[in-house]
Amino acid sequence: MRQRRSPAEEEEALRISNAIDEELRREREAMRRRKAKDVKVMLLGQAESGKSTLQKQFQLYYSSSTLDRERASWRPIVYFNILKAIRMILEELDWEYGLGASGPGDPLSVSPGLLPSTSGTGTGSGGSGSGSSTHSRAANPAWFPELGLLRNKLLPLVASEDALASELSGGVHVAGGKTGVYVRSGWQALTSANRSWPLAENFTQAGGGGKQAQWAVTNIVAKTLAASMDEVEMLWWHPGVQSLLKGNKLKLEEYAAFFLANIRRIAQADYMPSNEDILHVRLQTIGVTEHAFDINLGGTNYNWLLYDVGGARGQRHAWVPFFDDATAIIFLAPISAFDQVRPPASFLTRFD
Ligand SMILES: Nc1nc2c(ncn2[C@@H]2O[C@H](COP(=O)(O)OP(=O)(O)OP(=O)(O)O)[C@@H](O)[C@H]2O)c(=O)[nH]1
Ligand SMILES: [Mg+2]
Repeated sequence: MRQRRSPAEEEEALRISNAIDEELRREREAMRRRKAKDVKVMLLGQAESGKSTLQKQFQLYYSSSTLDRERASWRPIVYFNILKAIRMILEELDWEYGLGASGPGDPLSVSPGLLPSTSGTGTGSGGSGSGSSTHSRAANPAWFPELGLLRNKLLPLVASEDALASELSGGVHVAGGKTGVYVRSGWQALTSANRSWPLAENFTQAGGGGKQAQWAVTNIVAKTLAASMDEVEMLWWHPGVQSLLKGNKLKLEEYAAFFLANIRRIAQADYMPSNEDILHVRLQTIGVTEHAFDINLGGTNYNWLLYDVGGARGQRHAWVPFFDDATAIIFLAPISAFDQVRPPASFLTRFD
């Protein structure tokens, strides 16, 4: 007759059995992968043509569990996109109407030196400079003081943009972050489908001591956003802002309208990005990133290796080595660009 095992022996036997099962599963997986064919697909196209967005759609369709693991990591990037959109709106208002009192310490980049003096700037003190441009600023409309108040209330939020970029870049200060150049060292390596996601860990362990401290700026931005969501909403739907958008004077990136219209949901304390949020996020790709998916087509298994490249001109040299053994290329052309007009004069003058 067999002797009964003690609870400790039972536990040990279960551990060994589970380890064997796991080893068998890994071997089966490796064998399946060896049998599967490699398909190397390159995503090419200009910057902001939607390469990374298409990659995320592949991930959502074929490997949604990995997107779930990453979900929390996208939260600070959504905040970062929102801060940039608000800053661009305020800068354009400053430029058009001399709304703010730009000067030392003001986080907005339209400094008095760049603003030409024009008549009708009223209370806006930003118009006292002697810039060489021919920009003539619009006269103060009736809602001028109202937008001025909103601007003042939103400045602390906008002022966090560079600090947030720096925190997301792993402590590396990103010079020129305000022009949209954004680098998160190691971000690309972390996005491969079979790696865990340290950022997500930080957020899922809310209140978990030391790790939370690393995300101090993100947490402050989340709180500031929650406290100023009314102002963000008022700014976005304000007739002064909407008329600049309609007149093509204010050109925002694709994500801005979506995130700003959803600010109430995003500003909640327990906010977790939805699939749609993740698809709307704009994060410039640096270098080339590889994403692996297992795809079954007509009963055959394929290992799809998707190469998402940086589309900006300075990034294109990195594409070359990947052409040699590429199975296919998906080239993206943004149809949203078909009716794009020249950048507004304010943009050209400021950044030329
Ligand atoms: N309306 C609309 N927006 C899109 C579509 N595809 C992408 N976008 C948006 O356009 C932007 C495209 O950004 P990315 O996908 O990061 O562009 P990218 O080609 O990877 O750019 P780089 O990494 O700089 O080369 C994102 O904000 C997306 O939300 C689309 O089909 N429709
Ligand atoms: Mg990209």
